[in-house]
Amino acid sequence: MALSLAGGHHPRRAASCGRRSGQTASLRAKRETRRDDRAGRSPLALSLARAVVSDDLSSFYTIRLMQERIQGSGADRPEAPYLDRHSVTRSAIVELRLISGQTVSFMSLSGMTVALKTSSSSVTQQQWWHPTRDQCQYGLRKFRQRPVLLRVKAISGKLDLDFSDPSWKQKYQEDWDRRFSLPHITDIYDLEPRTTTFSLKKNRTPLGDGDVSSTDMRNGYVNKDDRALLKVIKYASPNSAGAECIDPDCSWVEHWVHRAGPRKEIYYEPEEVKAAIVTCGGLCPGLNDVIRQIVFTLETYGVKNIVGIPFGYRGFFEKGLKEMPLSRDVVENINLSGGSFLGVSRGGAKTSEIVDSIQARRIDMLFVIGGNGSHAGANAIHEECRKRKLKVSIVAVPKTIDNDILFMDKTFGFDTAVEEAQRAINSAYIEARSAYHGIGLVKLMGRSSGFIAMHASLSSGQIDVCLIPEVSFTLDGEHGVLQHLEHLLNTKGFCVICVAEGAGQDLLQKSNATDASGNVILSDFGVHMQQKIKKHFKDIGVPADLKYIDPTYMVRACRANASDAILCTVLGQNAVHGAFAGFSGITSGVCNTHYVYLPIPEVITTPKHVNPNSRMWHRCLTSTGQPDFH
Ligand SMILES: Nc1ncnc2c1ncn2[C@@H]1O[C@H](COP(=O)(O)OP(=O)(O)OP(=O)(O)O)[C@@H](O)[C@H]1O
Ligand SMILES: O=P(O)(O)OC[C@H]1O[C@](O)(CO)[C@@H](O)[C@@H]1O
Ligand SMILES: [Mg+2]
Repeated sequence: MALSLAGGHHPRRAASCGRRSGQTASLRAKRETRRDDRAGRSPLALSLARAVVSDDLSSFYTIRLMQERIQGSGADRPEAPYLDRHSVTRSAIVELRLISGQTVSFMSLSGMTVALKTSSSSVTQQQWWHPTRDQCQYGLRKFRQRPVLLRVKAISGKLDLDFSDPSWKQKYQEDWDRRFSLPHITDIYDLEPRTTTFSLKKNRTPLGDGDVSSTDMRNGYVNKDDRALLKVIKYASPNSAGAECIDPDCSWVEHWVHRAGPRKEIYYEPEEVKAAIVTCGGLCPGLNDVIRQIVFTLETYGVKNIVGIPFGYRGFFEKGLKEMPLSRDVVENINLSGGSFLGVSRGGAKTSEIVDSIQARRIDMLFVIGGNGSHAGANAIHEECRKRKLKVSIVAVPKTIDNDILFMDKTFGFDTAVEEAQRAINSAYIEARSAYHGIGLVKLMGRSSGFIAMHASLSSGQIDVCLIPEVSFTLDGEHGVLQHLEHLLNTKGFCVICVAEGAGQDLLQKSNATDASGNVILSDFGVHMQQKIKKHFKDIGVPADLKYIDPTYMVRACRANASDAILCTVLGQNAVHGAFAGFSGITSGVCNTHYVYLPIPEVITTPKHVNPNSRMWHRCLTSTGQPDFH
């Protein structure tokens, strides 16, 4: 159901925008400076813009453009009222075809400018043009015409690096910094920050008046320029285990990302904020811990209006689903049980309806706790809010027992899932060991990534064969898994196998069915394996006592363990700090042991997979002693 729009900004938000009028003089001064900047714009930016032009069109966006006619040039020039460096998300360059047939390419550069390249029948020579952010946002009103809808083709933002160019590293670094810069509400609003209301002072013995630096230390503020290093290994050769090299020499290139935590300056008035929390996708241990910490932290800032959206994105538009008021009292004990206090759901996400609902409910901050799909949804909501120029921060917290989110050391719930999974493995082991020719078979979750299976195999130490989606294998034949099981029964008398649900899909019939969110419904490899093992040993006339255990839902419905509870606490708190710092379209994670913020598009380009050349997979093979099944 589409909720009616309140029309533009709601009164409270309008009031905060109204601060802009008080800043007219400073704004005008800023605009003047930008105009000067434009006149003498950097040749580096220009050449970078040209260098990354490519024909590799990959995905589509629809963007509304305003056209304007620049006096004196005689050419139709496009103008994008809400475009900024983050509107084009992952794409470095976007090509637009205007209805008139004019072709426009624009590219987001580090900094605020968007480079536009125009060509049309009336302009024979292509030109790069760097409008200021204000022009991108507001346009030259005098010339503004009716908006036109355009199909936009996004071109892959991957840099085509020439390693013989001495400045390739600098270009790579600049591109990295651009990709990992965080969208901020000041990209679309000219707002001045205020001093934060986040203070832990009340909980501590004061160290003495006037000692500002020690007060800051006690509150743990993070400087906006703090960064964490994402990668710490310098691979000497591309043949090193798990090597991720950029150039053939495996040169050292630094990958910095934004450090998470409370800032001294914030962009929202806590008293005026309405914050909402939503949990989407499948269950995961720790969901309640994250909800609880978000509520606690919001209250520490002074937010009084906090609500939970029931049953995932569905709660935004499904009739009869009412938002749930949240407070410290309400969420105090929710971490004591698994599941989601708010409920979860798959499917049904219609971005524009969700944003209609956000507007109608006057939500200023939305915290989305979910996996890859929920993050894609959160980013779409963030972009739609920008198009509508809403001052709303959308901050995600990655949730998946599969641990398949890029860059993250681990996602919350994964550790607990592994711990629970190894309990199931232990039962399978005891059953198998206690039976004559016992075979234990355990199926674990992991749609496209085998992290749970690999880690549970490693932690239990009881697995003889671990099968994951990332590593292909054969079941039949001389080098197949079944032959190896025969060998294990002959030599040690029993065996235990662990399979990830996404393993061996190439050996099964594809169903083409999808769930409500569009995720492919996998064929059941656990059951297939069970049948194959039974048939094999029956056919060869060897007795085998197979016990099949499928603990998949037990593993994810439980309460978070100690390690995950701490991770949830930090991620939940950092999500709130990120929103108050004015970021939107970001996610909160732990990378290389440090807590960081990352722009959502970067973490969802693909699911993270087990690298078969990684040391961890090699350790798993060493532990199980399994051969290659080829
Ligand atoms: N590309 C997308 N754009 C917008 N919304 C999406 C997209 N993909 C999924 N969603 C929405 O996000 C929500 C959660 O997606 P999904 O069911 O895939 O779970 P998830 O967040 O990936 O978690 P899990 O790890 O449990 O699969 C659903 O409501 C779905 O409709
Ligand atoms: O049965 P559901 O709720 O669709 O969830 C199953 C999926 O959820 C996951 O646990 C991810 O959250 C996958 O491993 C699994 O395929
Ligand atoms: Mg998903």
